[in-house]
Amino acid sequence: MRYSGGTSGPYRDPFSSSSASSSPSLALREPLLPSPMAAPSILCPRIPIAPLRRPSLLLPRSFSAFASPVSSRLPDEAPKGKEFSGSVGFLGLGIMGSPMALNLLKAGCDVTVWNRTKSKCDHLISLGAKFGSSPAEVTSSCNVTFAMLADPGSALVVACGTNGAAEGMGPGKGYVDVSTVDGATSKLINKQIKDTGGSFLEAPVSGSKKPAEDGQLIFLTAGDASLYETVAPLLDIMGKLRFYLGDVGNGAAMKIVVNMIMGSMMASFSEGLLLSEKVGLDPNVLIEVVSQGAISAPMYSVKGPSMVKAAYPTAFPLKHQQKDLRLALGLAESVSQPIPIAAAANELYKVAKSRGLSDQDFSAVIEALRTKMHSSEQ
Ligand SMILES: NC(=O)C1=CN([C@@H]2O[C@H](COP(=O)(O)OP(=O)(O)OC[C@H]3O[C@@H](n4cnc5c(N)ncnc54)[C@H](OP(=O)(O)O)[C@@H]3O)[C@@H](O)[C@H]2O)C=CC1
Ligand SMILES: O=CC(=O)O
Repeated sequence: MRYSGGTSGPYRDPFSSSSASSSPSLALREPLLPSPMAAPSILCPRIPIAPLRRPSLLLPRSFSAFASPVSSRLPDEAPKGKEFSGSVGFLGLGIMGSPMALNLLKAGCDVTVWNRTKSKCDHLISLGAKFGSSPAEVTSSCNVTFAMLADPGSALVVACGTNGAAEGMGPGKGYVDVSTVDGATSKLINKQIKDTGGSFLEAPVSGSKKPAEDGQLIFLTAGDASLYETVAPLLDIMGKLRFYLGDVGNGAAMKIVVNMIMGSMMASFSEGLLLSEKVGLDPNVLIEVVSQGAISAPMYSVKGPSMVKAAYPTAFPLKHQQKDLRLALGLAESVSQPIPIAAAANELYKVAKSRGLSDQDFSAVIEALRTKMHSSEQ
């Protein structure tokens, strides 16, 4: 594993939130005939309103001590400052996809968007984005296409279904899936894209709604090294850091491990808040104590106060956090690694989902415990 390029600015809190369909059906396709693209050589100039141009940050050499043995291909550091020439597609305009596509647009890129629920494209179209009526139409008209979908099922159907992205791919084109999915799904998409002669990069992101708005995401990429270099300027518009981790599957695995840790941290924090309250302490003081010490994490100080008020404005939907824990359990199972803490946390998120909290922020997991504590009192 090697850190490859990237830019950075002052740390910003990732957790605060500011603030008719044309869906392909899942029918995996045989390899498609290559469809060479017309590559308009359009520079993607940066315009002043973009929140960009951060000083570059190179991690210290010692960082490579964490290099993973699975990392095989190490691309040259993508040149900084090099602009991307070409058109950019964006599939999936949810909480994350909308601000990511908006940042590309603000930076002057030629952007074509598609979303299953078409109305979510309207704002970007009003700001100058083009509209593609299907994922295939977007990929056939763009040099590179990003996809930010909910889960493995939607990532697969959008990439490989009827009228899916693969149908518009061909030699010289790139497909970058930034959704959080498991490695097996990513490898399936990689194969479908590669069979068309196109290139594939998985690039899930760490960071939530606010970092997406601020262009402060962290990309965990793996796959085609030359595509990584090609899209590096675009990643730098949307993010502050990027890692290249080698073969397809490694980016997915890294993202799943990170979110496994996050899901357990939030579950444990929820227990702490409720226990402090039960024994007569002020949970707001607990948040302050935690925030000042060695276990401090931005997530606690940002989400804690609203959790105390039982408010969960959605930045990272709870259903997606539970999906990530489910994927972590699958990943751990594949290598016979016990993850009992994450398994217990997963149960809690499942309870929260069953209480109708799927679309709330994942901090609403505390409600599952509140209910448990109330029922044990009866
Ligand atoms: N929110 C966050 O803080 C972060 C999320 N992520 C990950 O990013 C991904 C997207 O998250 P987020 O934007 O929050 O999620 P949202 O739920 O806001 O958006 C999901 C997107 O997927 C689309 N979609 C869902 N099902 C289908 C389908 N069957 N066919 C076509 N499109 C579909 C939705 O379309 P439609 O509008 O029609 O429903 C929407 O565009 C997830 O994998 C998540 O785990 C990663 C980092 C942070
Ligand atoms: O996937 C969620 C995040 O905050 O990162």
